[in-house]
Amino acid sequence: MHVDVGARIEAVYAEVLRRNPGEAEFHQAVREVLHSLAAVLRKRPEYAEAKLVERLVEPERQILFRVPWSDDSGEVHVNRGFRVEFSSALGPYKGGLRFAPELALDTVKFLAFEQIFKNALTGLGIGGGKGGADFDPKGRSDAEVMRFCQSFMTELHRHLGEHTDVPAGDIGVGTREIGYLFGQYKRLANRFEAGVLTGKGTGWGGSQARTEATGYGTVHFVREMLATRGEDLTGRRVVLSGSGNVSLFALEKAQSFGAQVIACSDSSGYLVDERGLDLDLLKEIKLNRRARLDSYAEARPRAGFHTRGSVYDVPCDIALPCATQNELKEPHAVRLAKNGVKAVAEGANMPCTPEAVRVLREAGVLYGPGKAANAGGVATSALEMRQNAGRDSWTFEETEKRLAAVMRDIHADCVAAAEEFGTPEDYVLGANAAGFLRVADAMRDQGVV
Ligand SMILES: NC(=O)C1=CN([C@@H]2O[C@H](COP(=O)(O)OP(=O)(O)OC[C@H]3O[C@@H](n4cnc5c(N)ncnc54)[C@H](O)[C@@H]3O)[C@@H](O)[C@H]2O)C=CC1
Ligand SMILES: O=C(O)CCC(=O)C(=O)O
Repeated sequence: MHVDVGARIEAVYAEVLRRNPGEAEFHQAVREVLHSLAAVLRKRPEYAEAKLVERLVEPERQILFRVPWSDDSGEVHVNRGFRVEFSSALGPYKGGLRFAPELALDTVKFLAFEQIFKNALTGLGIGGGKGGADFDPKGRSDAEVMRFCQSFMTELHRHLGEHTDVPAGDIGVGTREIGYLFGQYKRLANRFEAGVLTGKGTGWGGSQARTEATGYGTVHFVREMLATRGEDLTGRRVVLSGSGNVSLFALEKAQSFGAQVIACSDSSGYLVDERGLDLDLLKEIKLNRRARLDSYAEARPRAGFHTRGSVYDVPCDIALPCATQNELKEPHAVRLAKNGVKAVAEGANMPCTPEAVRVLREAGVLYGPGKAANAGGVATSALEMRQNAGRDSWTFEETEKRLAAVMRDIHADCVAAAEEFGTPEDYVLGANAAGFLRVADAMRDQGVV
Protein backbone atom coordinates (compact mmCIF):
# COMPACT_ATOMS: atom_id res chain seq x y z
CA MET A 1 0.00 0.00 0.00
CA HIS A 2 1.44 3.41 -0.93
CA VAL A 3 1.08 6.00 1.82
CA ASP A 4 1.85 9.68 1.24
CA VAL A 5 3.20 10.12 4.76
CA GLY A 6 3.69 13.90 4.58
CA ALA A 7 0.12 14.50 3.42
CA ARG A 8 -1.27 12.04 5.96
CA ILE A 9 0.53 13.72 8.86
CA GLU A 10 -0.55 17.19 7.69
CA ALA A 11 -4.15 15.99 7.50
CA VAL A 12 -4.00 14.59 11.03
CA TYR A 13 -2.60 17.86 12.34
CA ALA A 14 -5.23 19.92 10.49
CA GLU A 15 -7.94 17.81 12.13
CA VAL A 16 -6.34 18.30 15.58
CA LEU A 17 -6.42 22.08 15.02
CA ARG A 18 -10.05 21.95 13.89
CA ARG A 19 -11.24 19.77 16.76
CA ASN A 20 -9.28 21.56 19.51
CA PRO A 21 -9.50 25.28 18.74
CA GLY A 22 -7.39 27.66 20.84
CA GLU A 23 -5.44 24.87 22.59
CA ALA A 24 -1.95 26.08 21.75
CA GLU A 25 -0.04 23.87 24.19
CA PHE A 26 -1.85 20.75 23.01
CA HIS A 27 -1.16 21.70 19.38
CA GLN A 28 2.53 22.22 20.23
CA ALA A 29 2.86 18.80 21.89
CA VAL A 30 1.04 17.03 19.04
CA ARG A 31 3.03 18.82 16.32
CA GLU A 32 6.33 17.68 17.80
CA VAL A 33 5.19 14.05 18.00
CA LEU A 34 3.71 14.06 14.49
CA HIS A 35 6.97 15.41 13.11
CA SER A 36 8.80 12.42 14.61
CA LEU A 37 6.13 9.99 13.44
CA ALA A 38 6.63 11.09 9.85
CA ALA A 39 10.13 9.55 10.06
CA VAL A 40 8.69 6.36 11.59
CA LEU A 41 5.88 5.94 9.06
CA ARG A 42 8.23 6.46 6.10
CA LYS A 43 10.26 3.43 7.23
CA ARG A 44 7.36 1.43 8.65
CA PRO A 45 4.26 2.27 6.54
CA GLU A 46 2.29 -0.55 8.18
CA TYR A 47 1.86 1.77 11.19
CA ALA A 48 -0.24 4.09 9.05
CA GLU A 49 -2.92 1.38 8.93
CA ALA A 50 -6.08 1.28 11.03
CA LYS A 51 -5.80 5.03 11.68
CA LEU A 52 -3.49 4.44 14.64
CA VAL A 53 -2.14 7.99 14.59
CA GLU A 54 -5.58 9.50 14.07
CA ARG A 55 -6.89 7.57 17.09
CA LEU A 56 -3.87 8.38 19.22
CA VAL A 57 -4.38 12.16 19.05
CA GLU A 58 -8.00 11.90 20.28
CA PRO A 59 -8.37 11.38 24.07
CA GLU A 60 -10.32 8.28 25.05
CA ARG A 61 -12.24 10.36 27.61
CA GLN A 62 -12.21 13.93 28.98
CA ILE A 63 -13.85 14.68 32.30
CA LEU A 64 -14.72 18.21 33.46
CA PHE A 65 -16.44 18.84 36.75
CA ARG A 66 -17.46 21.45 39.32
CA VAL A 67 -15.57 21.55 42.61
CA PRO A 68 -17.45 23.61 45.24
CA TRP A 69 -15.86 24.14 48.67
CA SER A 70 -15.92 26.55 51.62
CA ASP A 71 -12.96 28.54 52.92
CA ASP A 72 -12.18 29.05 56.61
CA SER A 73 -14.47 32.09 56.79
CA GLY A 74 -17.40 30.15 55.34
CA GLU A 75 -17.28 31.76 51.88
CA VAL A 76 -18.14 29.34 49.08
CA HIS A 77 -15.78 28.96 46.10
CA VAL A 78 -16.28 27.12 42.83
CA ASN A 79 -13.36 25.64 40.91
CA ARG A 80 -13.16 23.46 37.84
CA GLY A 81 -11.71 19.94 37.95
CA PHE A 82 -10.23 18.04 35.00
CA ARG A 83 -9.15 14.52 34.16
CA VAL A 84 -8.08 13.63 30.64
CA GLU A 85 -7.87 9.86 30.19
CA PHE A 86 -5.88 9.82 26.99
CA SER A 87 -4.76 6.27 26.31
CA SER A 88 -5.24 2.93 28.05
CA ALA A 89 -3.47 0.86 25.39
CA LEU A 90 -0.66 -0.17 27.73
CA GLY A 91 -2.37 -0.14 31.12
CA PRO A 92 -4.55 1.95 33.43
CA TYR A 93 -4.47 5.70 32.79
CA LYS A 94 -1.56 7.10 34.80
CA GLY A 95 -0.41 10.65 35.41
CA GLY A 96 -0.40 13.42 37.95
CA LEU A 97 -2.86 16.04 39.19
CA ARG A 98 -1.92 19.72 39.00
CA PHE A 99 -3.47 22.41 41.20
CA ALA A 100 -2.67 25.82 39.67
CA PRO A 101 -4.90 28.89 39.27
CA GLU A 102 -4.32 29.23 35.52
CA LEU A 103 -4.91 25.55 34.73
CA ALA A 104 -7.16 24.97 31.71
CA LEU A 105 -8.14 21.99 29.59
CA ASP A 106 -5.45 22.84 27.00
CA THR A 107 -2.64 22.31 29.52
CA VAL A 108 -4.15 19.13 30.95
CA LYS A 109 -4.52 17.72 27.44
CA PHE A 110 -0.94 18.42 26.43
CA LEU A 111 0.31 16.89 29.67
CA ALA A 112 -1.87 13.79 29.23
CA PHE A 113 -0.72 13.41 25.62
CA GLU A 114 2.97 13.60 26.61
CA GLN A 115 2.29 11.09 29.37
CA ILE A 116 1.27 8.40 26.84
CA PHE A 117 4.74 8.27 25.30
CA LYS A 118 6.60 8.83 28.56
CA ASN A 119 4.75 6.02 30.28
CA ALA A 120 5.30 3.73 27.29
CA LEU A 121 9.04 4.41 27.52
CA THR A 122 9.14 3.16 31.12
CA GLY A 123 8.08 -0.30 29.88
CA LEU A 124 6.04 -0.73 33.08
CA GLY A 125 2.52 -1.23 31.69
CA ILE A 126 0.88 2.15 32.28
CA GLY A 127 -1.41 4.20 30.04
CA GLY A 128 -1.47 8.01 29.82
CA GLY A 129 -3.63 10.56 31.65
CA LYS A 130 -3.41 13.80 33.58
CA GLY A 131 -5.72 16.02 35.62
CA GLY A 132 -6.05 18.77 38.14
CA ALA A 133 -7.97 21.90 38.98
CA ASP A 134 -7.74 25.68 38.63
CA PHE A 135 -7.33 25.86 42.42
CA ASP A 136 -4.47 27.84 43.97
CA PRO A 137 -3.23 26.12 47.13
CA LYS A 138 -0.84 29.02 47.87
CA GLY A 139 -1.87 30.89 51.00
CA ARG A 140 -4.60 28.36 51.86
CA SER A 141 -4.72 26.69 55.28
CA ASP A 142 -4.36 22.93 55.65
CA ALA A 143 -8.08 22.74 56.45
CA GLU A 144 -8.99 24.60 53.24
CA VAL A 145 -6.73 22.37 51.14
CA MET A 146 -8.31 19.33 52.79
CA ARG A 147 -11.87 20.48 52.04
CA PHE A 148 -10.91 21.25 48.46
CA CYS A 149 -9.31 17.81 48.01
CA GLN A 150 -12.37 16.11 49.52
CA SER A 151 -14.75 17.91 47.17
CA PHE A 152 -12.48 17.20 44.17
CA MET A 153 -12.35 13.48 44.99
CA THR A 154 -16.10 13.29 45.65
CA GLU A 155 -16.60 13.66 41.90
CA LEU A 156 -13.40 12.10 40.56
CA HIS A 157 -13.56 8.88 42.58
CA ARG A 158 -16.15 7.26 40.28
CA HIS A 159 -13.60 7.38 37.42
CA LEU A 160 -10.66 5.91 39.37
CA GLY A 161 -9.48 2.46 40.39
CA GLU A 162 -6.21 0.55 40.58
CA HIS A 163 -6.98 -1.07 37.20
CA THR A 164 -8.73 1.97 35.70
CA ASP A 165 -7.04 5.30 36.42
CA VAL A 166 -4.32 6.03 38.97
CA PRO A 167 -3.46 9.71 39.62
CA ALA A 168 -0.43 11.08 41.49
CA GLY A 169 1.04 14.54 42.21
CA ASP A 170 2.32 17.33 39.97
CA ILE A 171 2.64 21.10 40.48
CA GLY A 172 0.80 22.08 43.67
CA VAL A 173 0.01 18.47 44.61
CA GLY A 174 2.39 16.71 46.98
CA THR A 175 2.18 14.17 49.79
CA ARG A 176 -0.21 16.34 51.84
CA GLU A 177 -2.76 16.58 49.01
CA ILE A 178 -2.40 12.90 48.05
CA GLY A 179 -3.17 12.07 51.70
CA TYR A 180 -6.41 14.08 51.71
CA LEU A 181 -7.42 12.69 48.31
CA PHE A 182 -6.76 9.11 49.41
CA GLY A 183 -8.69 9.58 52.66
CA GLN A 184 -11.77 10.73 50.77
CA TYR A 185 -11.47 7.96 48.15
CA LYS A 186 -11.26 5.36 50.91
CA ARG A 187 -14.35 6.77 52.61
CA LEU A 188 -16.40 6.77 49.40
CA ALA A 189 -15.24 3.37 48.18
CA ASN A 190 -15.31 1.77 51.64
CA ARG A 191 -12.05 0.04 50.65
CA PHE A 192 -8.36 0.54 51.41
CA GLU A 193 -7.37 0.38 47.73
CA ALA A 194 -3.71 1.33 48.00
CA GLY A 195 -3.05 1.17 44.26
CA VAL A 196 -5.58 3.90 43.37
CA LEU A 197 -3.14 6.78 43.94
CA THR A 198 0.66 6.97 44.00
CA GLY A 199 2.93 9.33 45.86
CA LYS A 200 1.31 8.21 49.13
CA GLY A 201 2.98 8.57 52.53
CA THR A 202 5.56 5.83 53.04
CA GLY A 203 3.80 4.72 56.25
CA TRP A 204 0.58 3.77 54.40
CA GLY A 205 1.46 2.34 51.01
CA GLY A 206 3.75 4.93 49.44
CA SER A 207 7.01 3.90 47.81
CA GLN A 208 10.40 4.88 49.11
CA ALA A 209 12.14 7.25 46.66
CA ARG A 210 8.94 8.39 44.87
CA THR A 211 9.43 11.94 46.18
CA GLU A 212 13.00 12.00 44.92
CA ALA A 213 12.44 9.98 41.74
CA THR A 214 11.72 12.62 39.09
CA GLY A 215 14.72 14.80 39.95
CA TYR A 216 17.02 11.83 40.55
CA GLY A 217 15.92 10.22 37.31
CA THR A 218 16.59 13.38 35.32
CA VAL A 219 20.17 13.42 36.58
CA HIS A 220 20.62 9.72 35.79
CA PHE A 221 19.45 10.54 32.25
CA VAL A 222 21.92 13.43 31.95
CA ARG A 223 24.74 11.13 33.04
CA GLU A 224 23.81 8.70 30.31
CA MET A 225 23.71 11.46 27.68
CA LEU A 226 27.11 12.82 28.77
CA ALA A 227 28.62 9.32 28.76
CA THR A 228 27.87 9.02 25.01
CA ARG A 229 30.49 11.76 24.57
CA GLY A 230 32.88 10.34 27.15
CA GLU A 231 31.98 12.98 29.74
CA ASP A 232 30.51 13.02 33.25
CA LEU A 233 29.08 15.36 35.87
CA THR A 234 32.15 15.77 38.08
CA GLY A 235 32.96 19.43 38.57
CA ARG A 236 30.31 20.54 36.06
CA ARG A 237 28.45 23.80 36.67
CA VAL A 238 24.72 23.10 36.80
CA VAL A 239 21.78 25.52 36.84
CA LEU A 240 18.16 24.49 37.36
CA SER A 241 14.90 26.33 37.12
CA GLY A 242 12.29 26.00 39.84
CA SER A 243 12.90 25.00 43.44
CA GLY A 244 10.08 22.53 43.93
CA ASN A 245 9.92 18.77 44.09
CA VAL A 246 11.72 18.04 40.82
CA SER A 247 14.39 20.76 41.15
CA LEU A 248 15.40 20.06 44.72
CA PHE A 249 15.98 16.37 44.16
CA ALA A 250 17.72 16.93 40.83
CA LEU A 251 19.99 19.27 42.76
CA GLU A 252 20.59 16.62 45.42
CA LYS A 253 21.49 13.92 42.91
CA ALA A 254 23.67 16.22 40.77
CA GLN A 255 25.65 17.21 43.88
CA SER A 256 26.05 13.56 44.84
CA PHE A 257 27.70 12.96 41.43
CA GLY A 258 30.18 15.78 42.11
CA ALA A 259 28.51 18.60 40.14
CA GLN A 260 28.61 22.21 41.31
CA VAL A 261 24.95 23.34 41.36
CA ILE A 262 25.09 27.12 41.41
CA ALA A 263 21.66 28.50 40.54
CA CYS A 264 17.94 27.81 40.81
CA SER A 265 14.75 29.88 40.61
CA ASP A 266 11.13 30.27 41.60
CA SER A 267 8.36 32.38 40.15
CA SER A 268 9.71 35.47 41.99
CA GLY A 269 13.28 35.37 40.59
CA TYR A 270 16.55 33.41 40.60
CA LEU A 271 19.29 32.69 43.05
CA VAL A 272 23.02 32.32 42.37
CA ASP A 273 25.50 30.90 44.85
CA GLU A 274 28.83 30.44 43.09
CA ARG A 275 30.19 28.25 45.88
CA GLY A 276 27.36 25.78 45.37
CA LEU A 277 23.77 25.91 46.63
CA ASP A 278 23.17 24.82 50.22
CA LEU A 279 20.55 22.10 49.76
CA ASP A 280 19.60 21.84 53.44
CA LEU A 281 18.82 25.54 53.55
CA LEU A 282 16.82 25.34 50.34
CA LYS A 283 14.80 22.38 51.64
CA GLU A 284 14.10 24.25 54.87
CA ILE A 285 12.90 27.32 52.94
CA LYS A 286 10.92 25.53 50.25
CA LEU A 287 9.65 22.32 51.83
CA ASN A 288 9.16 23.39 55.44
CA ARG A 289 8.59 27.14 55.42
CA ARG A 290 7.06 27.26 51.88
CA ALA A 291 8.77 30.68 51.57
CA ARG A 292 10.30 32.57 48.64
CA LEU A 293 13.88 32.17 47.47
CA ASP A 294 15.01 35.63 48.56
CA SER A 295 15.15 34.35 52.14
CA TYR A 296 18.13 32.18 51.07
CA ALA A 297 20.12 35.31 50.14
CA GLU A 298 19.17 36.88 53.47
CA ALA A 299 20.65 33.87 55.29
CA ARG A 300 23.70 33.55 52.98
CA PRO A 301 24.90 37.06 52.02
CA ARG A 302 27.43 35.56 49.56
CA ALA A 303 24.51 34.51 47.36
CA GLY A 304 22.67 36.86 44.98
CA PHE A 305 18.91 36.90 44.40
CA HIS A 306 17.80 38.53 41.12
CA THR A 307 14.39 39.59 39.93
CA ARG A 308 15.57 40.75 36.48
CA GLY A 309 16.97 38.45 33.78
CA SER A 310 16.82 34.69 33.93
CA VAL A 311 18.50 31.75 35.61
CA TYR A 312 19.66 30.77 32.10
CA ASP A 313 21.88 33.89 31.98
CA VAL A 314 24.20 32.15 34.46
CA PRO A 315 27.07 30.46 32.54
CA CYS A 316 26.87 26.69 33.02
CA ASP A 317 27.74 23.30 31.53
CA ILE A 318 24.37 21.70 32.24
CA ALA A 319 20.92 23.30 32.42
CA LEU A 320 17.94 21.47 33.90
CA PRO A 321 14.61 23.25 33.35
CA CYS A 322 12.44 21.88 36.18
CA ALA A 323 9.68 24.49 36.62
CA THR A 324 6.92 24.68 34.01
CA GLN A 325 6.01 24.54 30.32
CA ASN A 326 7.52 26.95 27.77
CA GLU A 327 9.75 28.70 30.31
CA LEU A 328 13.02 28.24 28.34
CA LYS A 329 12.57 30.37 25.25
CA GLU A 330 14.72 31.05 22.18
CA PRO A 331 16.76 33.93 23.70
CA HIS A 332 17.54 31.75 26.74
CA ALA A 333 18.72 28.96 24.46
CA VAL A 334 20.87 31.39 22.49
CA ARG A 335 22.45 32.60 25.74
CA LEU A 336 23.02 29.06 27.03
CA ALA A 337 24.63 27.98 23.75
CA LYS A 338 26.82 31.10 23.66
CA ASN A 339 27.99 30.32 27.20
CA GLY A 340 28.99 26.80 26.13
CA VAL A 341 26.26 24.65 27.67
CA LYS A 342 26.87 20.95 26.92
CA ALA A 343 23.55 19.39 27.89
CA VAL A 344 19.97 20.45 28.61
CA ALA A 345 17.58 17.89 30.12
CA GLU A 346 13.95 18.59 30.91
CA GLY A 347 12.89 17.81 34.48
CA ALA A 348 9.64 19.67 33.74
CA ASN A 349 7.11 18.83 31.02
CA MET A 350 7.74 20.72 27.75
CA PRO A 351 9.72 23.56 29.41
CA CYS A 352 11.60 24.40 26.19
CA THR A 353 9.78 26.11 23.35
CA PRO A 354 10.21 24.55 19.86
CA GLU A 355 12.39 27.53 18.86
CA ALA A 356 14.65 26.97 21.87
CA VAL A 357 14.99 23.28 21.03
CA ARG A 358 16.00 24.13 17.48
CA VAL A 359 18.70 26.54 18.72
CA LEU A 360 20.10 23.98 21.15
CA ARG A 361 20.18 21.18 18.59
CA GLU A 362 21.77 23.37 15.93
CA ALA A 363 24.46 24.31 18.46
CA GLY A 364 25.22 20.60 19.03
CA VAL A 365 23.95 20.66 22.62
CA LEU A 366 22.74 17.32 24.00
CA TYR A 367 19.01 17.82 24.54
CA GLY A 368 16.91 15.37 26.59
CA PRO A 369 13.13 15.91 26.21
CA GLY A 370 10.94 15.58 29.29
CA LYS A 371 9.17 12.47 28.05
CA ALA A 372 12.42 10.61 28.50
CA ALA A 373 14.38 12.70 31.00
CA ASN A 374 11.66 13.11 33.65
CA ALA A 375 10.12 9.64 33.31
CA GLY A 376 11.70 8.52 36.59
CA GLY A 377 8.82 9.93 38.61
CA VAL A 378 6.06 8.02 36.88
CA ALA A 379 8.28 4.93 36.64
CA THR A 380 8.62 4.93 40.41
CA SER A 381 4.86 5.40 40.67
CA ALA A 382 4.51 2.21 38.62
CA LEU A 383 6.94 0.57 41.06
CA GLU A 384 4.69 1.81 43.89
CA MET A 385 1.72 0.13 42.17
CA ARG A 386 3.71 -3.12 42.00
CA GLN A 387 4.55 -2.95 45.69
CA ASN A 388 0.89 -2.26 46.52
CA ALA A 389 -0.30 -5.17 44.37
CA GLY A 390 2.13 -7.50 46.11
CA ARG A 391 1.52 -5.95 49.56
CA ASP A 392 5.25 -5.39 49.60
CA SER A 393 7.56 -2.54 50.50
CA TRP A 394 11.09 -2.19 49.16
CA THR A 395 13.99 -0.28 50.69
CA PHE A 396 15.09 3.10 49.40
CA GLU A 397 18.27 1.54 47.95
CA GLU A 398 16.37 -1.22 46.15
CA THR A 399 13.85 1.24 44.69
CA GLU A 400 16.53 3.68 43.55
CA LYS A 401 18.50 0.86 41.96
CA ARG A 402 15.41 -0.05 39.91
CA LEU A 403 14.85 3.61 39.02
CA ALA A 404 18.43 3.97 37.77
CA ALA A 405 18.01 0.83 35.65
CA VAL A 406 14.75 2.15 34.12
CA MET A 407 16.47 5.45 33.23
CA ARG A 408 19.40 3.60 31.63
CA ASP A 409 16.98 1.51 29.57
CA ILE A 410 14.98 4.56 28.48
CA HIS A 411 18.16 6.27 27.38
CA ALA A 412 19.30 3.20 25.44
CA ASP A 413 15.88 2.84 23.77
CA CYS A 414 15.90 6.51 22.70
CA VAL A 415 19.40 6.19 21.24
CA ALA A 416 18.49 3.00 19.38
CA ALA A 417 15.25 4.45 17.95
CA ALA A 418 16.98 7.69 16.88
CA GLU A 419 19.56 5.62 15.01
CA GLU A 420 16.96 3.33 13.45
CA PHE A 421 14.90 6.22 12.12
CA GLY A 422 17.85 8.13 10.79
CA THR A 423 18.96 10.94 13.14
CA PRO A 424 21.47 9.78 15.77
CA GLU A 425 21.60 11.94 18.94
CA ASP A 426 18.05 13.19 18.25
CA TYR A 427 16.48 12.24 21.59
CA VAL A 428 13.16 13.84 20.58
CA LEU A 429 12.81 11.50 17.63
CA GLY A 430 14.13 8.62 19.73
CA ALA A 431 11.68 9.14 22.60
CA ASN A 432 8.65 9.72 20.37
CA ALA A 433 9.41 6.80 18.08
CA ALA A 434 10.21 4.28 20.82
CA GLY A 435 7.14 5.30 22.84
CA PHE A 436 4.86 5.29 19.79
CA LEU A 437 5.87 1.83 18.61
CA ARG A 438 4.95 0.28 21.97
CA VAL A 439 1.57 2.01 22.09
CA ALA A 440 0.83 1.38 18.41
CA ASP A 441 1.61 -2.35 18.69
CA ALA A 442 -0.77 -2.65 21.64
CA MET A 443 -3.48 -0.71 19.77
CA ARG A 444 -3.15 -2.98 16.73
CA ASP A 445 -3.44 -6.08 18.90
CA GLN A 446 -6.52 -4.73 20.69
CA GLY A 447 -8.51 -3.89 17.53
CA VAL A 448 -10.45 -0.75 16.72
CA VAL A 449 -11.42 0.53 20.18
N1 LIG B 1 6.30 15.88 40.54
C1 LIG B 1 6.62 14.95 39.65
O1 LIG B 1 6.83 13.78 39.99
C2 LIG B 1 6.78 15.31 38.22
C3 LIG B 1 6.73 16.60 37.78
N2 LIG B 1 7.00 16.88 36.48
C4 LIG B 1 6.97 18.25 36.00
O2 LIG B 1 8.00 19.00 36.65
C5 LIG B 1 7.61 20.37 36.75
C6 LIG B 1 7.69 20.82 38.18
O3 LIG B 1 6.84 20.02 38.98
P1 LIG B 1 7.02 19.88 40.56
O4 LIG B 1 8.43 20.09 40.93
O5 LIG B 1 6.33 18.65 40.94
O6 LIG B 1 6.15 21.10 41.06
P2 LIG B 1 6.35 22.01 42.34
O7 LIG B 1 5.06 22.69 42.54
O8 LIG B 1 6.91 21.19 43.46
O9 LIG B 1 7.49 23.05 41.90
C7 LIG B 1 7.37 23.93 40.83
C8 LIG B 1 8.45 24.98 40.97
O10 LIG B 1 8.52 25.78 39.79
C9 LIG B 1 8.52 27.16 40.17
N3 LIG B 1 7.98 27.94 39.08
C10 LIG B 1 6.73 27.93 38.57
N4 LIG B 1 6.66 28.76 37.52
C11 LIG B 1 7.90 29.28 37.36
C12 LIG B 1 8.48 30.19 36.44
N5 LIG B 1 7.75 30.73 35.47
N6 LIG B 1 9.80 30.47 36.56
C13 LIG B 1 10.54 29.91 37.54
N7 LIG B 1 10.04 29.05 38.44
C14 LIG B 1 8.75 28.76 38.34
C15 LIG B 1 7.74 27.22 41.46
O11 LIG B 1 8.06 28.38 42.20
C16 LIG B 1 8.25 25.93 42.13
O12 LIG B 1 9.50 26.17 42.75
C17 LIG B 1 6.22 20.45 36.10
O13 LIG B 1 6.38 20.72 34.72
C18 LIG B 1 5.70 19.02 36.26
O14 LIG B 1 4.70 18.72 35.32
C19 LIG B 1 7.35 15.92 35.59
C20 LIG B 1 7.41 14.61 35.96
C21 LIG B 1 7.01 14.19 37.29
O1 LIG C 1 3.69 9.57 39.01
C1 LIG C 1 2.75 9.80 38.27
O2 LIG C 1 1.82 9.05 38.06
C2 LIG C 1 2.64 11.12 37.55
C3 LIG C 1 3.90 11.77 37.14
C4 LIG C 1 3.58 12.89 36.23
O3 LIG C 1 2.56 13.53 36.33
C5 LIG C 1 4.50 13.18 35.14
O4 LIG C 1 5.29 12.31 34.78
O5 LIG C 1 4.44 14.29 34.59
